[in-house]
Amino acid sequence: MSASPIIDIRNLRTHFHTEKGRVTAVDDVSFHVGRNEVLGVVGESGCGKSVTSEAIMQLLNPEITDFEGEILFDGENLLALDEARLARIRGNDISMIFQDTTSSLNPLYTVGDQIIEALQAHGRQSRQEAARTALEMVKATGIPSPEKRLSEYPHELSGGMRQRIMIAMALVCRPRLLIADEPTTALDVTTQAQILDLIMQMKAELDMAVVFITHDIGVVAEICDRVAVMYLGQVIEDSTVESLFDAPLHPYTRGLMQAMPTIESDPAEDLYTIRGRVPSLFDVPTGCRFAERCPYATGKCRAEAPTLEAATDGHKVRCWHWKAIAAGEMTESEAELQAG
Ligand SMILES: Nc1ncnc2c1ncn2[C@@H]1O[C@H](COP(=O)(O)OP(=O)(O)OP(=O)(O)O)[C@@H](O)[C@H]1O
Repeated sequence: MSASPIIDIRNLRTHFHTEKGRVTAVDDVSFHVGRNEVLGVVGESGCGKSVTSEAIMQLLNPEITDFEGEILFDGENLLALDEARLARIRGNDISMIFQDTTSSLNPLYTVGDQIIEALQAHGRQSRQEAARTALEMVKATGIPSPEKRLSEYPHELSGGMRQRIMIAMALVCRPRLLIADEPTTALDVTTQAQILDLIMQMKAELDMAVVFITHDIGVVAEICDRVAVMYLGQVIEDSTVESLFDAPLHPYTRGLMQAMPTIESDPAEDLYTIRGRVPSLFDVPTGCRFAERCPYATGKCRAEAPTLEAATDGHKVRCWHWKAIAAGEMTESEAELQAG
């Protein structure tokens, strides 16, 4: 990684004021992404992946949201900027793509008009120049008959094509950071692979960094350089992809990997699932947040919250027993005995 990261999140906390009281959806999250790097943020539904990315983009309703910490984008704290400055950064320097294209594409305008509009909102191009750039960008996404597509409305396109158009729109201003929030989840396997290829190709062409949010740890292995695994609002493991797949240290990460289908998986057999459910934000456990689902949990885990500690160079983990588990000194049954 280069010396200064493009984005450096430091001790981010995101609180929501709800009718039932205050909840902390993101609780002391720190990670950074180097220029040109692809960081995967992975975890089950509700662990705070989207809230983290919406905090970076400052898309959360300020009337019900409070932040603590810092989100440094190229050294500038996004949490301290006024709306005018943020509006310039969004789309221009940081862009986001989502699973659901309906939130990005307006059904009432042609695809071409929308890409031209995105360009003109941020640059000083004439309409003619913007139209040329839009066409180049759509061509770059590999859509067949790009000229024809530009004159079509979103509903005239397939899901995969809409996703390509959303990517073209997000990247047309050549941002330095792309946040991709589950962009392939709703697509069939073949289209999914094509969209991942496209994101990686665009990343190389535009020389940008990517934060790739997913619940699918298999996707992380394919495209990411580093990965932050989140659980109930916290990062519980942070590592290079090689180190994570060589030796996952947190029992939750090990569970996610066991639950991942492989080529050898027999579709007739049920895949492994992590027992239990993610606790509610209104009922965050006192000790380790994963303890009640963890096969290795002991009394200490239920009583005291572990911190994120450096296990090896560049590999951090939030678990009291990672060393004993990694060394094979602690089996699941022993943990049950110790707990008992
Ligand atoms: N506006 C809000 N008010 C209260 N709680 C919220 C709000 N937005 C999100 N949350 C809560 O914050 C937690 C984290 O949500 P988030 O959407 O970031 O999870 P996620 O990991 O992205 O899950 P998914 O994969 O389902 O999108 C959830 O418990 C969610 O209910």
